Amino acid sequence: MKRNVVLELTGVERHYGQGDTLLSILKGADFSISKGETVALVAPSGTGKSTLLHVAGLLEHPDGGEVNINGHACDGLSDEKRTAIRRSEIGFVYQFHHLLPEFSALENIMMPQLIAGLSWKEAGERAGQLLDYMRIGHRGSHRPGELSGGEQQRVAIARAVANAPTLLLADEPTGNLDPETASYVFDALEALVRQSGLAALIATHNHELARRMDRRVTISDGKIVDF
Ligand SMILES: Nc1ncnc2c1ncn2[C@@H]1O[C@H](COP(=O)(O)OP(=O)(O)OP(=O)(O)O)[C@@H](O)[C@H]1O
Repeated sequence: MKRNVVLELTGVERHYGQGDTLLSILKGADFSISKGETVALVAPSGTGKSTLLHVAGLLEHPDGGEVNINGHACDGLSDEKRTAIRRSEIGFVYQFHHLLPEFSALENIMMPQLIAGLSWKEAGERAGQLLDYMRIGHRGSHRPGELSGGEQQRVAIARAVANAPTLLLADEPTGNLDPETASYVFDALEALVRQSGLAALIATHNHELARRMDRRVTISDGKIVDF
């Protein structure tokens, strides 16, 4: 494995259905991303962006090939070990924020850290720093329903990195926002990623945002290719 490689996919296959209805989405996909590298995943709807992110994020098993995260070959591992790697190494951001509506912004960001065993004080301090970094420190006590779409998404991004993961996987993180807010939220996401040295794989339909990443890849006939 190359030095500093955070995520490496080798010959990954993913199929849905069977027989006449078999749909091959990933057909021997190879991909790797190193520490500090940002990669945009730009591909037409239905080509397998979410599938790729789910397999890379250990949410789904590949039907063939290997997924390696920070030197761990993940496919033969128990579900418990996969969950442990997912919690410690991977942060997810989705198109919709999926924040817990009954908890404040601060508490939402604290949650993964509390699950990881940090004290209330430690989790609160880190969550507060992240809120400040995302320029919403004054909104910490507000519930998601009291925040704008852009603020909600900034909380979701802060939550994704709360446990200091090494890999950020984002599926259309600004897809639900108007262009101006999307640009603002993307600025915050990019600054956070670059400041923390994360490897980030970000699926987006927005070519302007994609151009700001170090590399751009697409999915073509079930394989991952740079463009
Ligand atoms: N669990 C499943 N069972 C059957 N087919 C599925 C399943 N999940 C995804 N698919 C199919 O696999 C293909 C790829 O889906 P995926 O969600 O990865 O695409 P995508 O590129 O992320 O699309 P979009 O940009 O519209 O979100 C689609 O044709 C989808 O219908």
